[in-house]
Amino acid sequence: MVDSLLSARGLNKQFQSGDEPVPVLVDLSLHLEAGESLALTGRSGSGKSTLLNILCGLEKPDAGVVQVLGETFDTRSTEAGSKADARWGDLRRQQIGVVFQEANLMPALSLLDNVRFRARLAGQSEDGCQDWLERLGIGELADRFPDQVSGGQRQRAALAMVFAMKPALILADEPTGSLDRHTAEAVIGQLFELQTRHGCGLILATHDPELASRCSQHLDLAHLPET
Ligand SMILES: Nc1ncnc2c1ncn2[C@@H]1O[C@H](COP(=O)(O)OP(=O)(O)OP(=O)(O)O)[C@@H](O)[C@H]1O
Repeated sequence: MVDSLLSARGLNKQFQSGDEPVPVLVDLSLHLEAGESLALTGRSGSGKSTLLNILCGLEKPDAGVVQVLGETFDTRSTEAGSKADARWGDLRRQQIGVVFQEANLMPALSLLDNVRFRARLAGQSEDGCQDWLERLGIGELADRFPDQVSGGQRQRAALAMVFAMKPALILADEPTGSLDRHTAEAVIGQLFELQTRHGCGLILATHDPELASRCSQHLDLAHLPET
């Protein structure tokens, strides 16, 4: 049997606010095949970032199972946490490209070297790295360091890093949040083009209904209790 790209079942997550438990995800399940895209929507605080963090191993659910790219992570497993962390680390290095609201660039490297570093880490060629920066409209900033460019330019560099690693799955948390409408449309165009061309999976957290409508699936977290 061929595994699906990503499957999550029965995810539960709550945080504490003082003595009060704050439920964020309640018995949540989702399924994504290669080549599919999923829009995650819901009001601010509904759990979109928490879910993305769980789907790439940066946050642990209180209960539930995540199966991704042939690996299974089950909260009922007796596997040592450090082993599971190592498996998640390998997936994020090689196969899961993550774009967060805060671009996670290395401050001591130029934008181009950040993209090259990411490509190398994923075992990909560095040849197309400058090209990715060009396609995202920041080619002329390749030699600048992250603190010498704007937040939106950093966000585009973070996308270039993900494109250069040619991941099987992209998780993007409001990837155009700091961009003007025109630039955002160009960047989203690149994201969907890459997703179609490489047949990778894409999960996109967004507040933009138009953007959500372009995805093949839609999961709205708005029904969860107000926190
Ligand atoms: N480490 C944490 N400790 C306690 N509460 C947390 C923690 N991380 C998130 N939360 C809470 O969990 C809820 C979900 O947060 P999350 O960031 O997932 O929402 P979101 O839907 O991504 O919001 P936004 O659209 O504003 O980015 C919020 O109420 C938030 O305050």
